[in-house]
Amino acid sequence: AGPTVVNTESISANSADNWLSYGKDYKEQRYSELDQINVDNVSDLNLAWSFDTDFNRGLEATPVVIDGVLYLTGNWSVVYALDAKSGKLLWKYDPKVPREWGKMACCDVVNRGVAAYEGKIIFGTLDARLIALDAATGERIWEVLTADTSVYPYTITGAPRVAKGKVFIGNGGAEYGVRGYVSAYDVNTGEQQWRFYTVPANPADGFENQAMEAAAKTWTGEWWNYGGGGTVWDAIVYDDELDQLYIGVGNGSPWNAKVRSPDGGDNLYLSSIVALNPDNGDYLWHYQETPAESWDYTATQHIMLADMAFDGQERKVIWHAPKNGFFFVIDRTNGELLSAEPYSDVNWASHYDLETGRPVETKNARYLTKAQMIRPSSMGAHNWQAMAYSPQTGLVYIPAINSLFEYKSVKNYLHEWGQWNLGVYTQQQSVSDPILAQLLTSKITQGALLAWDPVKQEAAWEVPHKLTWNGGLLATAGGLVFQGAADGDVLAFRADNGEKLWSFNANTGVMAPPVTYTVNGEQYITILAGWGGAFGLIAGLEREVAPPPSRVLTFKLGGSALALPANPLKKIHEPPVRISSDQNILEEGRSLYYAYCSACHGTEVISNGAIPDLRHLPTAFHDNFNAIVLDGVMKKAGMVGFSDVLTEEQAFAIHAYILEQANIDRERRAQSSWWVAIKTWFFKIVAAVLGFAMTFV
Ligand SMILES: O=C(O)c1cc(C(=O)O)c2c(n1)C(=O)C(=O)c1cc(C(=O)O)[nH]c1-2
Ligand SMILES: [Ca+2]
Repeated sequence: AGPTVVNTESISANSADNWLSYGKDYKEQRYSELDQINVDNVSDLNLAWSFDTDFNRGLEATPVVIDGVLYLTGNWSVVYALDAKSGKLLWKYDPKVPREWGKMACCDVVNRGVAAYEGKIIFGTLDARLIALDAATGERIWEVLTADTSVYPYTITGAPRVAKGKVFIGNGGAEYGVRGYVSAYDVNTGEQQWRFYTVPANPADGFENQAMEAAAKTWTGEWWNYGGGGTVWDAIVYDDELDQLYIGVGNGSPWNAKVRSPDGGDNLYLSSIVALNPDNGDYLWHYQETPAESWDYTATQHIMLADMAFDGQERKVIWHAPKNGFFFVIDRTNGELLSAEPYSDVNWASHYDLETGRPVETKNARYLTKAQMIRPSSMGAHNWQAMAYSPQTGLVYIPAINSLFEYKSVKNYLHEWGQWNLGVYTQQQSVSDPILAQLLTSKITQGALLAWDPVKQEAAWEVPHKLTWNGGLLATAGGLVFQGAADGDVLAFRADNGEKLWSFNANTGVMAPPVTYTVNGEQYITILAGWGGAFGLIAGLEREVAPPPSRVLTFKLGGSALALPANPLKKIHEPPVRISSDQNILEEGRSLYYAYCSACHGTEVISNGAIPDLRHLPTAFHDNFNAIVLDGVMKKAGMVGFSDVLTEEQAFAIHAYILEQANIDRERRAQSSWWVAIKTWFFKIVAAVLGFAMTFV
């Protein structure tokens, strides 16, 4: 056979030897017919090669594989083309994203991958450009700016999709205040073909189309001043049977519906799946999963297409496990809700009314008068980590999360350009001891590999993981399911019962979904290993070693590459003494830290190690605190200044809080080891009791 041409027909045909598009084929089932690696021999699977990327932040990409070449994206939207057999770098393209823009990404400087079409490799950049490269050489063919980033701080982290000569791309930014949309571009020229906004603008300026006019009736107040949200930051799926394009629409901006749309309304098309005509972007139908979304419950999660029997009838359906914790079966011919059942612990809604298609909310879901503990958290019961489906078992595999979050309305909402604008406090109740805090986090948020039966709408089995934020999935005809885990293990399970058959330690948390393909008839598995993303940044985990470079790992039967090198111990600088013991100042510092710093530098000032841990920086950082934090002298390294939103007094309060945490950490490290051991045992019991109590929330 000659070289593979990637186009609508070949993506539909879905050859087992290649991995031609993000979700493998247009159904995005992430199932491979390859069975050389199978339940009987997977114990012989070993590393064939590894490739270090240039950075150590989170990796989320699904590589596209064409005739033995891997095309993938790393941090800062850098594209790599690698020989799939040897791991040799064929070319690299760096779009030179300004590091200052990293701050506009809510959830790390990540990218979920490229699209391939007729000799081109197309990808989005963090600063909202769409670029097409020559697949053979990595030379740029065209580049367009997909968003006016001077109006709203847009970012792109998602992989584009291609069909019928068009590239489809959305963007992110609904934590900051943007107006979401998806656009189509000509794959040969980069010329814009159409754009569909997901939320209406100010009605006084007129409507782009009837869908916007209809949507505007479901909003109140002056939402356009805040953008409204509804970003299409992940799932965009072309249905080659029905010739429709489905987009998963994100959360409201700000999160708090009461701030955004004070007199109520469903706020279409937030948290909805919307079907569009791929040729012109015309609205076809929608189904809103979370009306008046108020918890960052995006519907952007993986949209999987399937055919299934429902009530004795063959139906074309969408399977969807969005953040809100319910597994949806939706008729994809018209958007009718067929079924919705909880796949995780949920307390914001009791069930869905199938007559109306609407959730029945619980009385405390809306945190109107006081703070409420809500399940799932803003992290979702499932996030961007891809699911997989095996026709052998009939099961959908979900990288599931069980978690809760305390939602509390901000007192006086103030919209600040380029900052997180949630209308909800991000800080949670403080736990005085860092050991207890870490133990509690692991008790109240958990991750699992969940095998879900979409026909019975119930769990078939579940394998708990050690940590919360685990990787996307791959199912194969070898009877296997592959997954990377937050603790660094790459794992293979039996697809029928979840028995663990194989594991490999990657020395860093793994989030990206694996792919499989052949080169010269031999089957390979590739997965990207690099810790970060939303939870990977926010939930700092104390670790003694520095994070390694984020890597591409490729496995084959009998692979013989050396094990990965151990990482160097982390250098810890002793902090200067505290600068304040005034409880009011420390409280203010904590609250400001959570508003402006924690999304990158981590909860309780514990970072993930790839972003500087502010407790362990050299004295020069503390001596130049205002120059860095207010004036932005380190902006070229990604640390922008905050003088537009913080006063010197406020910066002092943040500094005081950081030094408080740094000195608590120093004192803890100075404690004798037997005392720490006793305390840890005691806290384990406390955490277990509190964790158990929390399961009743
Ligand atoms: O509302 C948005 O525009 C938006 C964008 C993104 C993104 O682009 O990565 C995420 C989210 N929201 C989000 O809510 C979320 O949980 C999330 C996790 C991640 C990640 O890469 O780990 N991105 C995003
Ligand atoms: Ca969001």
